[in-house]
Amino acid sequence: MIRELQLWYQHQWIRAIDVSLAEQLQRQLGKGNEAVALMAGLVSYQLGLGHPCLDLTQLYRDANATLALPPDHAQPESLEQCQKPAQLLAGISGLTSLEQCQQLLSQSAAVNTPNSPLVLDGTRLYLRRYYTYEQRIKTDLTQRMSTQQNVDTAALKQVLDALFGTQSELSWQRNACAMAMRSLFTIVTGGPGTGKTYTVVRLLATLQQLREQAEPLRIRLAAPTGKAAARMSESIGEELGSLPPGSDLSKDISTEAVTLHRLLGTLPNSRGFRHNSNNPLHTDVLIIDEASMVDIEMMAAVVAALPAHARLILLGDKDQLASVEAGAILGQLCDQAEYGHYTPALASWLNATSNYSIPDDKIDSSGELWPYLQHTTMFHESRRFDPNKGIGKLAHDVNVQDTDWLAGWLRNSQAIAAAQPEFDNIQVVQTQLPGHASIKHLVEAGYAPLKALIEARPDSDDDQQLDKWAVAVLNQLAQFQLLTAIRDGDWGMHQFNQRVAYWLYGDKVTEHGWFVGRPVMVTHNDYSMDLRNGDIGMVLQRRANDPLRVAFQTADGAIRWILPSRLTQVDTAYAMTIHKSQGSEFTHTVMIMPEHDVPILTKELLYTGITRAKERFTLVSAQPQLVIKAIKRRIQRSGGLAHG
Ligand SMILES: Nc1ncnc2c1ncn2[C@@H]1O[C@H](COP(=O)(O)OP(=O)(O)OP(=O)(O)O)[C@@H](O)[C@H]1O
Repeated sequence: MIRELQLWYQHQWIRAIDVSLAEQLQRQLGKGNEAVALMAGLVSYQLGLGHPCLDLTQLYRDANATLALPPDHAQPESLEQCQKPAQLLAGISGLTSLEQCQQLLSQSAAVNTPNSPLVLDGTRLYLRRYYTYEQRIKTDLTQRMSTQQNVDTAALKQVLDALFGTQSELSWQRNACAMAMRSLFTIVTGGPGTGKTYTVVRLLATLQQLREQAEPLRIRLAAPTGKAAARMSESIGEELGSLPPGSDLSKDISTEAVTLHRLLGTLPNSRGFRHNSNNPLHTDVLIIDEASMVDIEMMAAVVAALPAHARLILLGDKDQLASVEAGAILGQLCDQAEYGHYTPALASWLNATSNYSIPDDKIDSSGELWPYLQHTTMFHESRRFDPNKGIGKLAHDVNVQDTDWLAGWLRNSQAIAAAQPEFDNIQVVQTQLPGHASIKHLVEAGYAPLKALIEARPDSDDDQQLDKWAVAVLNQLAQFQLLTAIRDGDWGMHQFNQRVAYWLYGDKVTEHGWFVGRPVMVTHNDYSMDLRNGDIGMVLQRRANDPLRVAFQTADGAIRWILPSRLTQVDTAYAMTIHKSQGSEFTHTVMIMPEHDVPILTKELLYTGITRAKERFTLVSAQPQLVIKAIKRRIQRSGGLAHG
């Protein structure tokens, strides 16, 4: 059966590391243990798909779907030569049913023995390292949730009245602030523009005002990527201006956000961090934005490094794609956030801190409430997008998988926009050819202001002026962005990047790939250059005859000019994958669908792509109706955080 894994690997169905893990375990355990070794290979393979464990219940319900095998890129000959997972399991004694499999695993020396490589928890099979991460997160969050804080409700009400007003309508934003005072763990989730930043600034102001110590609380802001950290700094900075005038509430709230890697302090050649349980962070409050992108390993490192007395507040959109690495932490923790039910005790406490009463239909006295719910607030109402107009309507319908209006829009977006101006900022471009003139025109028009700005280089020796120009170019770059669902193939990121470079710069696109006007995205953390995976730069020439350099903007707004030869791992960034676009927003976002339906097209992927658009959204597709199929497909992520 290990031979079957090797065959899967030869046909690129699974990764080399999955096979070697199985082989290694088989060597260790000796003959007769192939079935356990095979399961270890499958757990490793699942990790590569982003699942921290292999859910055996799901596996035995539908093995092929659970493992997403054969993969969508499977060659026809591989389909003839390889067994599908369901066939494979059915043919191995000890693995033909869930019960048999559980029994086999529970009797193995490789499972649930001290330091064994595998851990079986109920019907979830883990590699020990990931089980340890998950347990660390669960234990830590449970501890923080149960650490009740002393709060003077009358004083809290007064502070919240000053921040939110004294009106008697229910405010989920106010509830979120109040709830965050009660314990050391809080989640605020909601789509774009639902007021997460607005709320968190008020939450911080409340914490500072009600603190017991004389010194201001030490607050740290962090996000998974440099881009997201820069946006967090910017939006918190802007939102501070909306605090009640005349107050000095903003003075103790820092706007400096850093990446989680920087917060914890990366160590060369190590998975560990400078800050850990032996050297905790010096902070009283940690806010993590874009928490949907945090993977299980990073979250385990964060909770280990966070002192026991500190508050952890997660912000993010639970409906977005999860991290590429294993995890889906926010998605799991927010499993039931839609319902927003409170225990009677929490409801009456919230009533005491406000001028309204929590409605009865939000109170649940069953005693079986999901623990995280009492620490989670979900915002449904976007302040930026009207759910009945343009981008807001599209994002909403995709998210709730409602295809009624969508099907008509996909067929004829132009007629809808002509009849209803509220839909003229969203459009569909349908074409069978990825190089069609309609796409070329869209791209040329979208990038025309950027091209013009690059050509308008100041004729100056003044470095400051050149830096200002580079800032303007990088800002302009965020005005228009192509997003693809896939990396390879005619409709994938790489081919679009080549096509766009040629459309915009023709023969100037040199063979070695570096030319003025080429945007690049860093694809791996490069600590020696202080660049992070996802950082975006632009190739520019500061003066005639100067060598080309890539301009990157640092979190504090300064420009760094880096020689292309120092950048080893970058992709052109006219087009980027939707996965890579998480945490960024673009004024006009163009989402390019693959020609045919592929399993990667899911509701979460399309929702993430659409919600990157700030003002205008264009869908480019050979078959727009694929969207209907895609949004019926949801990402299933396994994991034990949602289980007791
Ligand atoms: N209760 C409110 N009253 C007035 N304005 C509000 C309120 N809540 C939010 N806003 C405004 O709505 C806009 C969007 O809010 P905010 O930026 O906080 O949303 P967000 O959820 O953080 O969005 P994103 O996820 O895109 O960062 C901001 O201009 C904010 O000032």
